[in-house]
Amino acid sequence: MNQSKEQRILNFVLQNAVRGDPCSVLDTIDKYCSQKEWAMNVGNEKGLILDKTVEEANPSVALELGTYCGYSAVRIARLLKAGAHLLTVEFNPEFAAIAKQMIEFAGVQDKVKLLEGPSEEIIPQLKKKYEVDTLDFVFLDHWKDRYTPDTILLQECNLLRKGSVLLADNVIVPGAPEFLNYIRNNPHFQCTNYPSHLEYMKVEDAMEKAVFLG
Ligand SMILES: Nc1ncnc2c1ncn2CCCCCNC(=O)c1cc(-c2ccc(F)cc2)cc(O)c1O
Ligand SMILES: [Mg+2]
Repeated sequence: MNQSKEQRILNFVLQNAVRGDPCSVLDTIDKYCSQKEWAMNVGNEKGLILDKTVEEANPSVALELGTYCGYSAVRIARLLKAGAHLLTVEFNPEFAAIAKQMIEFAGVQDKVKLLEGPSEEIIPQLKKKYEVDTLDFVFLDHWKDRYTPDTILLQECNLLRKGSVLLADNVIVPGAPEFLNYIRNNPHFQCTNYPSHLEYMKVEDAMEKAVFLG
């Protein structure tokens, strides 16, 4: 049975990156996906915006929606302080299996908890089942039409606190127009747009940061 693209990306990392070195894993994925096969990792240009936002938030508890191959989970986890952790949610079991191996190879498995399932099922379980009080940082990178309902669900589940930082990928391509309309017209959020480019392409994209005001 021929391999999936995601399996080929993982194999390239296992054969070319340095075990236990998150930066080497990120660089190797970016090399493969810019030179061999495009894939929907956040990439290095938007990745720098993600880095700065995570560093500024300095989260104790972070949530990622849409793990894919684990590129942004490794990217976020490498910046977390001692004792902090990332919960990352992946819907697709094949992607989750790849991401688990990617996260372990990078050596950040002690900071990352990979949860398999649809975001709308996992989010309501975060407090009781996963012992979350509130989330300091949320990276939205899953189905673009889930950004708004899941942001509403996070509020309904009392998972946001004054100062919680949301960062959304792909608000231009593939686009999340309904989310932008919702979040920019919501008085409980302070929004900032970060123009960039689609990963590995010369296509315009952007990220949107939204700080919850309580
Ligand atoms: N826990 C959960 N709950 C719900 N859905 C869940 C989930 N976990 C995963 N998914 C399912 C998300 C599937 C991947 C989402 N990301 C995307 O769809 C995505 C697409 C592009 C793209 C751009 C230009 C193109 F020409 C083609 C594709 C770029 C990106 O950076 C993207 O993040
Ligand atoms: Mg994305």
